[in-house]
Amino acid sequence: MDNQTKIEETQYLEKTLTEMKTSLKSTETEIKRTNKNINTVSQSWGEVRLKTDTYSGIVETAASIRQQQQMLSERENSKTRAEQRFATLTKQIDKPYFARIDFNESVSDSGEAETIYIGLGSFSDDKNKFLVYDWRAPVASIYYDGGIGQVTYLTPDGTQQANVMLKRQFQIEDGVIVTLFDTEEAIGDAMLMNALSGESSTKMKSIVTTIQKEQNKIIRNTRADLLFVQGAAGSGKTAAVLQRIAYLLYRYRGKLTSGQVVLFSPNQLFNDYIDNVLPELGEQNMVQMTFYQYASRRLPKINVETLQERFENDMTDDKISLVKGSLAMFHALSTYADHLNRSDMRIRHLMFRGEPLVNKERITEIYYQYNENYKLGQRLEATRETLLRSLNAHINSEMRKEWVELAIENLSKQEYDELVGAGKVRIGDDQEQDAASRTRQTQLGSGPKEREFASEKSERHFLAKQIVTQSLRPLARQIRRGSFLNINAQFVDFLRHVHEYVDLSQFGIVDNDWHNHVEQVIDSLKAKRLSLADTTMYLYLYDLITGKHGERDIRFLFIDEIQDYTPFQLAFLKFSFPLAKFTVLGDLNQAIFTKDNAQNLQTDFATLFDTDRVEQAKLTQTYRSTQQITDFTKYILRDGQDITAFNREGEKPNICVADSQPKMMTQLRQQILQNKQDSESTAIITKTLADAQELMAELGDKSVTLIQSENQRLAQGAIVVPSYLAKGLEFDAVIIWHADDTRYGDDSQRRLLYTVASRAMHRLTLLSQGEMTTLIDDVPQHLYEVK
Ligand SMILES: Nc1ncnc2c1ncn2[C@@H]1O[C@H](COP(=O)(O)OP(=O)(O)OP(=O)(O)O)[C@@H](O)[C@H]1O
Repeated sequence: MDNQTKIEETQYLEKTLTEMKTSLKSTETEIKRTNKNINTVSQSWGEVRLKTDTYSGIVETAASIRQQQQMLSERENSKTRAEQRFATLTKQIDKPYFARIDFNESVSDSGEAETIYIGLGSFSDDKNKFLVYDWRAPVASIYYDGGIGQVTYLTPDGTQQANVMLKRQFQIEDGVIVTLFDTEEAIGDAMLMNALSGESSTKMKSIVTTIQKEQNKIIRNTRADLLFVQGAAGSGKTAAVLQRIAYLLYRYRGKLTSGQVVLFSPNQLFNDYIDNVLPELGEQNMVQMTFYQYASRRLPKINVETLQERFENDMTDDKISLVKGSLAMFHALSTYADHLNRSDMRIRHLMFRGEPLVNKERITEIYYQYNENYKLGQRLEATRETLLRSLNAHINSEMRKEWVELAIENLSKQEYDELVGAGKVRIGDDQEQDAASRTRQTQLGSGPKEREFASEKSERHFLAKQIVTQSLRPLARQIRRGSFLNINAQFVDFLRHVHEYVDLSQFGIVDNDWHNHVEQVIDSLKAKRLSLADTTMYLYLYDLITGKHGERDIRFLFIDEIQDYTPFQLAFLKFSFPLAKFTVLGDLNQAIFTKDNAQNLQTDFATLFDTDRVEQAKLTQTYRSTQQITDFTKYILRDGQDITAFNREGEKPNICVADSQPKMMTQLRQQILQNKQDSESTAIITKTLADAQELMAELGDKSVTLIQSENQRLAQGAIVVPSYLAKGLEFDAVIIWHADDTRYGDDSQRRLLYTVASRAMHRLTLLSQGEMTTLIDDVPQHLYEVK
C-alpha cells in the first residue's frame, strides 16, 4: 500500500472520528437535559391532587395522572433514544468502519465512482452526509457479494448491478488504522483466516466483517416464509442466522422489535453462548428459549421429560416415537378435535362442597346446545358464560342452607368486619383479575366501613349472601379457566382411539403394542410425568379445544438444530406462531435425538407452507475446525464427503489407547495440562451425565468445572460436559472420554460421535479404554496420530 493512500485514509478516519466525537458530546448533553426534564416531571407528581370523594373527582384525578404519565414516557423515550445513540457511537468510535468500496451503480456508467465506508452502524455528519454506511444497508451487500468488476447484489427491490473498482479492508483499533489492504475477492481469505485464528472465547462473536456470499444470501432473505438452512457442523449456520436477526431488525426498524423475534435453541447453555452477538451488533437480543422451556412452562403441574431424560432414558419403542412425532399424528389430532365439535367431549362435574353443583351431564348439554357452526373455542366460551350466569341463580338456594347459618354463627369479629366492609361482592369479583373490583375497593378504602342494617333479618340476609358469594368465587375462577373440561381424560381418549385416525400398521405397530403403550402413558400421567412427544400432543389438543390461535405478534421464528425436532413438534410450532416467517437450521448428521427419523423432516415441514415461499440454502464450507480435524470428523460419517474445510492448518487429531481406566485418567490429566500450557480452552465430553459425574469424582481437579445442567453458565478453563449439552458449542480443544465401543459401539452412535468431535476448533483428542470405537474404522490412518 503506497504512502499517499495511507495518508488519505488516515485523513478520512480522523475526519470521521472528529465528527463522531462532536456528535457524542451533543448526545451526552441531550441525555443530561432529558434526565433533568424527567426529574422535573417526577417532582410534579406531588402536585397531582387525589380527589376520590366524588365520581367527577376520580375522573379528574385519573386524567391528570394520565397526562403526567404521558409526559414522563415521552421524555423517557427521548432519553432512551439518546442513550442508545450514545452507546452506538461509543462503540463506533473504536472501529468506525471495516471496509471501503468504490463503485458505479450503473455498469455502463463511466462517471466518477462513488465511495462508501461500511461499519457496524451508519453515521452521518450534521449535513446528513453519510460518512459510514451500516453493513445492513442495501448498498453494503456489494461488499459481501463479489470482488472487483461487475457485481450483482440483492436489495429489497430485487437484484442490482454495480461496477466495483476498489475493495479495501481495514483493521482499526482504538481509532487507529492497524492494517489496510485492497482485495479482489468477495471476502479475502486473509481476512477470514485472521478472524478464525483467534482463540475461542466462552461467547460467540459477530462475523460482520467476514460474512461469506452464501451466508449473505441467508442473512438478507426476506421473501421466504420457510427458509431451510442446511450445513455441516461448523459451517456458520448459527452465525449467519444471528446476523440475519440483526439484519431484519434493521430492515424493518420501526415495525419490528426484538420481542417479536423468537429463537428456539438446543439448550440453555447455548443461549448463554450466543447472547453477546446481537448486543455487539448494537441490537437487543431476541427472545430465546428451548422447546422444553416453551412446553413445560405451559404445564407447570406436570414434569415434562428433560433433555437429559430424553437423551438417556427414552425407552419408547422407535416405531411408537416415529408415529407420535409424525405429521400423520398431527393431522389425526386435528380431525379428532373436529369430531369433538359434535360429541365425546370429556366433561367434569362442577363440584361445590363435595357435591356436584352442576353435573357433567348438564354441562355437556349446555356445551352441545349451540349449533354446528360453533367452533370448539366458541363452544367453550359460550358454556363458560352460561355457567357463570347460572352460578348467580344458585346463590339464593344456597343462602337457605344450614352450612351458611353455621358460618354466620361462627364469624369472628374480624371476619364480620371484613364481610360488612368489603362492599357489594359479586361472584365474578376475583382479586387477581377483576380491575373493576380493585377500583371499587380503592374507592371504598381498605378499612371496614360501619354499615347500618334496618333489621336483624336484613343483616342475616346480607351476611348469608356475602358468605355464599365468596364461597362460590373459586368456582367462578374454575369456570373461567375451563376446568370443567377434562383434558387429561380427553388426551387418553384420543390415544385409545388413535387407530381410527392413523393407520398404525403403516408404522409397523400392532394393536396390542399400542394398547400397552397407552397404559404406560396413563400411568405416567397419573404420576404427573409426560414425555416431550406426549406433552406436545397434549398441548396441541388443549389449544384446539380452547380455541387458541397462537401468538400472532411473533413475526420471525428461528429454530436451531432442527434435526432434533419431530415433524409433529414443527407443525405445532407453525400452529403456535401462525404469522411468523420461519428460518430453520439443521444438519441431519447431528440428529442425536430423532436419529433416522429426521430424514423426512424437511419435506414434511415444507408441506405446511406455500411451495412458492419455501427456499433452501446449503452451506458446505466449514469454519470452526482446522483442516485436519474436519478431514477426520467427516470420515466418521458415511456420507460426509461434500464437507470442505476452510484451509487452516493444525495438528492431526490424536488417539490415546489405554488398557485400563486409571491409565486413561493419567492420559486425561496430561492432556488437560498440555492444553492449559498452550492456552487452549478444553471441553472433556462424556457420553452421559453419569460418566461426567464419575469422571469428575475421580479427576478431583478443582480447576475443572462440571457442567451437569443446561441451566448452568459456561465457565472459563476446562469443563466436563455430557454430549447432549455440548450441542451447538465450540471449544479450542476437545477430549472425548471413552471413545470406545462401550460408549460409541454401534452405528446408532455415529451421529453422536460426529457431533461431539466436531466441537473442536484446534485440537481433538480421543481417549479409549482398550480398542478404539469401530466407528472410526473408515477414517484413513494418515489422518490421525496414535499414542
Ligand atoms: N463468515 C465467517 N467469518 C468468520 N467466522 C465464521 C464465519 N462463519 C462462521 N464462522 C465461525 O465458525 C464457527 C462455527 O459457526 P457456527 O457455530 O455458526 O456453525 P454451525 O453451522 O451452527 O455449527 P453446528 O451445526 O456445529 O452448531 C463459529 O466460531 C463462527 O463464528
